[in-house]
Amino acid sequence: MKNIIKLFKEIDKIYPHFSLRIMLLNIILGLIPLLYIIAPKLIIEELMGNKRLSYILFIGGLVLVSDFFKQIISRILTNTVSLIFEGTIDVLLFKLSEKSLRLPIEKSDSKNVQDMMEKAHYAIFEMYEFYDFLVIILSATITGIFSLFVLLSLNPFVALIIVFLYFINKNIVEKIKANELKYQENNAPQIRAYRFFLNFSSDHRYFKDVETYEAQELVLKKAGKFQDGMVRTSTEYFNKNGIYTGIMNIFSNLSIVSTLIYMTYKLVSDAISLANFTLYFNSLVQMINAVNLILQKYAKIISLNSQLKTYFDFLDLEEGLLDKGDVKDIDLSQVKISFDDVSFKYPKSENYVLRHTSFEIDNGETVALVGKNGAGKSTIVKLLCKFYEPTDGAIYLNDINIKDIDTQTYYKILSPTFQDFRLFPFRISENINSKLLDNIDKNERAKMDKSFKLINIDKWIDKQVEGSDTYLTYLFSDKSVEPSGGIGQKLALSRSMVHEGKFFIMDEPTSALDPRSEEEIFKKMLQISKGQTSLFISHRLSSTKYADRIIVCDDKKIVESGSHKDLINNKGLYEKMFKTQADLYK
Ligand SMILES: Nc1ncnc2c1ncn2[C@@H]1O[C@H](COP(=O)(O)OP(=O)(O)OP(=O)(O)O)[C@@H](O)[C@H]1O
Repeated sequence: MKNIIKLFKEIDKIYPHFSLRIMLLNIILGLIPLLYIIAPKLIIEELMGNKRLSYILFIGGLVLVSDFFKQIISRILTNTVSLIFEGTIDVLLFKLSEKSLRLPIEKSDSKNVQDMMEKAHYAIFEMYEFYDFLVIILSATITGIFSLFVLLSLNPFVALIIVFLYFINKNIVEKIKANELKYQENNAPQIRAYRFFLNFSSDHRYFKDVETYEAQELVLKKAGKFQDGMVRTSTEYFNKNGIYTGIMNIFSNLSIVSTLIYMTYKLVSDAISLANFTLYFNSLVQMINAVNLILQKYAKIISLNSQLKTYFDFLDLEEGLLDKGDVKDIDLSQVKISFDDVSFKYPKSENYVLRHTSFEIDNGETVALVGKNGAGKSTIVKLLCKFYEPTDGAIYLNDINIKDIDTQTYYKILSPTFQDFRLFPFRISENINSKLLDNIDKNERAKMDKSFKLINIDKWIDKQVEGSDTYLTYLFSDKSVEPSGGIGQKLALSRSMVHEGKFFIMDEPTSALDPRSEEEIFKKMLQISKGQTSLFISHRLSSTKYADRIIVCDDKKIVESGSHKDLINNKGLYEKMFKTQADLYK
């Protein structure tokens, strides 16, 4: 129950005294049914004894008034709990998203962590079950205990029936629990797939390929297969649960019938009065119901407890590289980068992508990194961005191992543009400044406008409905623009310029641009980054030749380094690649 208690503490933090309020209301709800147990006995005794109408009316009235209050308290409890749970679910989901954003790519890339996240999501929505439990369990326990005492006063052997019922049902509950956990285990990958198909129809990134390659059938068939699998798992789960709870009910009814036979025998042989018979009978029914309810909910609670464990474990995941590093004070009058004997393989992969790679980028130097597809260029960028840690060796910024640098401080020093960059469906200005519109000040606007001019996108911006405050894509606004690939790339470059990091990293920054714009932007970027430490990756060797130095990556390591002229004279891989491209443009 550790995680359920933890959940209560979380809810208490959001809604103070939640647990106390729930307990009090539940105690009242548990006490009222006791009147239903005793009232018939009192009325029968009165009818057979003094026959005072006022007394009978008083007891009847008391039952009615209590029932009225029970309904009201029940409603209050249901409303309170459901409102509080709605709010709590939002907070818990937000925490989950926040955590997943803070996880380093190294972690969030792994299937295990993604499954954990799925299960954690599931646990939050399963809390509705818990809500049901909260409304029932405490009141059922109170009613159950009281009824048990009444029955024990009839005959202590009744306790044997209860013990018997408990042991039989305990085994069944274990089975329900195992069924529940198995269902939960199988569910995470299914929910992930479910989410994919749910979002698929509204994800415009797939539209073109689906249409042109007529992939509708493929997707629908895949979805159908997956749906069949989901239905099969759920049917198996619900069928088993139905059988188990059915068996539990049979045993409960058997206990009721056997006790009833015993009580009828006692009544017939005048060992108990009719009034006491009704008292015992009501107690029996109430108690068996309470035991069943508690046992059934118990299985659900055990399963929720283990689901919540995944939730809290997920929140406790070490944030890896983002957590590490406390060096904040760095002299940035110079920025020098060095890869020192770095070897790297992706987590869960056996193959090294880089082996014993060493190179330096001097302060103010512009280095172009070139190489064939899959040579490891983007991996070098990912390592420089601390998305992954080198398997061996180290990367230094001004002789400080980057893993020791506080990540937020480090990210202020970097100005990267990724090959697969993403712009948010927010306003252009919000994208460029990573700030809400209201928080962008005059200075920041001026810097942004300057970058638009430099990158030659200012005229395009002016043409948009709300200028630089126009929304990208129609997701949040009708007054929006869908940028072309090249415009998107220019916006991403503006973002990196406005960020003003001391170390520029550009992974294929001009791949979506037409050759003229590419040459123009490349020269501009070189001009902007002149005197700033920079690393460019590009397949267009006609552009990279302008860099101060070119390093060539092949077969998991750096094979050449030097100026364009040096490398051409070297007659190595670079010369071959350059010649091939030059021939193509002839
Ligand atoms: N997340 C990942 N997990 C496992 N292997 C990966 C991952 N990302 C890339 N790789 C592998 O690492 C190798 C280097 O990939 P990388 O993207 O760094 O090459 P690249 O030189 O940038 O290629 P390109 O010029 O095509 O962009 C490739 O073999 C690729 O399959």
